[in-house]
Amino acid sequence: MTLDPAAGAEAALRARRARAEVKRAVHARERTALQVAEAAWEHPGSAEASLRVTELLDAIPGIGARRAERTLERLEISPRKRVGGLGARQRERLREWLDVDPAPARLIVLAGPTAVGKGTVAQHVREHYPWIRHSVSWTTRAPRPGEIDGVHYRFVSDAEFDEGLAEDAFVEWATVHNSHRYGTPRAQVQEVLDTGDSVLLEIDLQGARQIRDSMPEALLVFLAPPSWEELVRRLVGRGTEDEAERTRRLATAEVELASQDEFDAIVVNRDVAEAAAEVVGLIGR
Ligand SMILES: Nc1ncnc2c1ncn2[C@@H]1O[C@H](COP(=O)(O)OP(=O)(O)OP(=O)(O)O)[C@@H](O)[C@H]1O
Ligand SMILES: Nc1nc2c(ncn2[C@@H]2O[C@H](COP(=O)(O)O)[C@@H](O)[C@H]2O)c(=O)[nH]1
Repeated sequence: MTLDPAAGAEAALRARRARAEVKRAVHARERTALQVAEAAWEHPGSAEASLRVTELLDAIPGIGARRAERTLERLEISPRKRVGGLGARQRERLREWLDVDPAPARLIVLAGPTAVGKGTVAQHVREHYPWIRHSVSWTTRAPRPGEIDGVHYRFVSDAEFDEGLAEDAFVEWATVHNSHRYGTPRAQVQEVLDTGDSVLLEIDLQGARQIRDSMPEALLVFLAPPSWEELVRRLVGRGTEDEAERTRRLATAEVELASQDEFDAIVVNRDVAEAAAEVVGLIGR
């Protein structure tokens, strides 16, 4: 067999150009990364198959190199692997991830009346959609039994909260239910968005409005109860507030329920897993 170096170089150039075209099409949203991966697995000799997985993920708009790197780690796929060279289990994991997750990083606001289940749904998202990050708010209220400082909230004194305000440390903050102050730390949210990950904020209506004004690209989701009676049942059933506090919270809830139209989407929390899947499904659509 005679080797023709010129022909070899030309073939390599053609292959490089074909790969660049695939990446361009993904970046321009003309093709989804999932379509490219499926084509790679169907046509082993194609440009799609010879693309490295890192190149495929990097081409997804808004994904960011660090998120791509972390995703491959989580999927247990070496960044050097070519898409066509993945094993069956790796293909399955990548297919599943590409099917739900290649959306660009977004700030997602989950708001809604007291006891509708924001915390419960957010916790479900934490456990089942680990690529979505969460911010830890500051609050001046006291911890409930079982709540851990730095995990559920950063529990601070009034003086510490005032210091945060003086330093412009919050992307939004509010006095909620006319009692305690709560705020979302700006640095934490920015840090997550810079890495290319989406971040979910579970905040009240006043905070959601501030985010809408300062970050119009955020996705505002209103979590609604199936009925008023069910909301009251959940609040009473949770058993963490006394009668006076429940009355205060239900008064705020009436105002919050009237604000639903200000949101990009309304998700009714009948079932926690379904509501969480619906929230996650809204990202990037
Ligand atoms: N889909 C659901 N069906 C039945 N109960 C639910 C559902 N979602 C949440 N709950 C229950 O409702 C109660 C209130 O939920 P949760 O504390 O998550 O509400 P919240 O919106 O975060 O409240 P708050 O704003 O007052 O902090 C909890 O006891 C929780 O277990
Ligand atoms: N505006 C903000 N609201 C927040 C923040 N963190 C939590 N919250 C909301 O406060 C109420 C009460 O919470 P609870 O834990 O005391 O029951 C609830 O509606 C939360 O969503 C925040 O950083 N900013």
